Amino acid sequence: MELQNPFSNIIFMLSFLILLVLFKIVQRWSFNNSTTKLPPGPWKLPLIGNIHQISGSSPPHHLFKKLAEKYGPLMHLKLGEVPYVVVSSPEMAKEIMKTHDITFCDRPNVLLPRVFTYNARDIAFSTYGELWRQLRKICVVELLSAKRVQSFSFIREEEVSDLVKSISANEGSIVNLSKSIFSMTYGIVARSAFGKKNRHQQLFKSTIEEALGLLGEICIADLYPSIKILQKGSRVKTRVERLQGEIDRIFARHQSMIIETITVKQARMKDLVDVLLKVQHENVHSQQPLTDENIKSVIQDLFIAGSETSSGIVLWAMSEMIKNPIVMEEAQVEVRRVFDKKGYVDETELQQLTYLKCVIKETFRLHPTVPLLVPRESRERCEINGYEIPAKTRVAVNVWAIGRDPKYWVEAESFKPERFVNSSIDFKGTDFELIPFGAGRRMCPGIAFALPNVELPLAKLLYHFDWKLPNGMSHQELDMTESFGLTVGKKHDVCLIPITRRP
Ligand code: HEM
Repeated sequence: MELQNPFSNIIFMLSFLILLVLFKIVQRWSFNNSTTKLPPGPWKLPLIGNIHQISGSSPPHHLFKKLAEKYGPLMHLKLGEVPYVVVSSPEMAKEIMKTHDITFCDRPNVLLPRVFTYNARDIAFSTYGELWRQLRKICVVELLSAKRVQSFSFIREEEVSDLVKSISANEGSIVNLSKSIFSMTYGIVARSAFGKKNRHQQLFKSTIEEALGLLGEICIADLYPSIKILQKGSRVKTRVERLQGEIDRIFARHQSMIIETITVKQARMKDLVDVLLKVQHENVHSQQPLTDENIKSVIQDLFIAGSETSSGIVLWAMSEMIKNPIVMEEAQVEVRRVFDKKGYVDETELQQLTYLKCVIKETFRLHPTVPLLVPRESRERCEINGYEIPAKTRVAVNVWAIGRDPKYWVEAESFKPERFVNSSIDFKGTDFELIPFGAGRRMCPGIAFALPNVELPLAKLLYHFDWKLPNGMSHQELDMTESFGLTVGKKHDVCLIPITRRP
């Protein structure tokens, strides 16, 4: 009988294990190369994926644009554990937001917005489903309809006139337009939401401002969702929770005032909170009654989505006009021609300001205030251009890059409002080369509310004043650096000297 080498069993076992591991590697490799063909993208490092390529001093939409120039308009990235697709052409944007809109109409479950919106009980961050459908319908039909927006015109006119008065009072000296424009836009949203000015509004404003800063931060917990401890231990989360507590207290005080008013006056509709309370009252027996959390988070959405976005566009438009004095002059000539007979600017004739509308479109093209749109997430596996996009992939649409692509725009980096004269391109979500409000099911429902908040202040600023840069600065020297957060504005405040031309 032959004696067996005691190591032969071990050698056999080891060889078997090595073969098994090799087989698994080959199997995975061939699987990746046959059925799973992800869109191209830069090399990924273990654990961090592509984080190192997008962390730097430039804002993410700039870095994504550079990478897309190398890897194409449908680019795959991995940030930590999370798969991302970055879209950088009108054709690919159309695939995502039109052809496959139903697949990409979810929002990812991200930590800070979730905490701030009572576990995504709002419109902007809620997942696609019954709650979102109900809130979106209320928003479109009740809160932001053309009729409702029209009913707030007196608020806009008062707030913008107050702005003009305060600028006139400082004629000849430096005015910080950034501060004044933000506070005016905020005033319009606040009065539309809560009715008359009240003492809680200032508190609400500073809370929302702080929240906007925090919500724009990249949260490490969102890049490693499987490591639950990161979610629990996040310091930013604790700060957002504190802010949410403050907002709760403000609403509690405000709501008791509203409920009193409703019972006393038999609910004559005035402001957006009233409208939501009325819908809540009427839907009390429906399958999905509106909760107090829904009301609070919808109002927060309107503040967050409606204040910095619109004021940002006014400031970018003013800055571009300062940099391009011929454009400024043409816009002023138009506004003064239309309103000189009346002697003041109001909303009734804004439609006639066709050149100003081109200035605004051009501003949206070069400076979309939400440059990557609000992130979306795929609900199921999907194939685009022969590439596979697995379920639960986050999608960023780089509207900023699309607006500056020389393939679609002549002299893409120059501010030329004339390009829109006699052009049918609009930002209503059907021309995918210009989509600052997004497109498809998740498109911004606030356009009708936003536009007069941009057009009226611009028209009044151009009608009443000429504008000079301070300290002998030339218009080429005006700084155009971007800030980056939830929305993209100007990093440095716009400070100008007004000279009254029409008192
Ligand atoms: C210049 C002004 C504005 C810009 C550039 C803007 C842009 C956007 C963008 C890019 C989105 C995401 C769209 C997508 O995912 O495809 C969005 C969503 C949204 N916006 Fe606006 N917005 C503006 C003003 C407003 C205003 C004034 C309101 C309301 C008062 C508003 C309310 C909303 C809401 C509720 C959503 C979430 C929609 C959903 O997820 O279904 N926005 N906005």
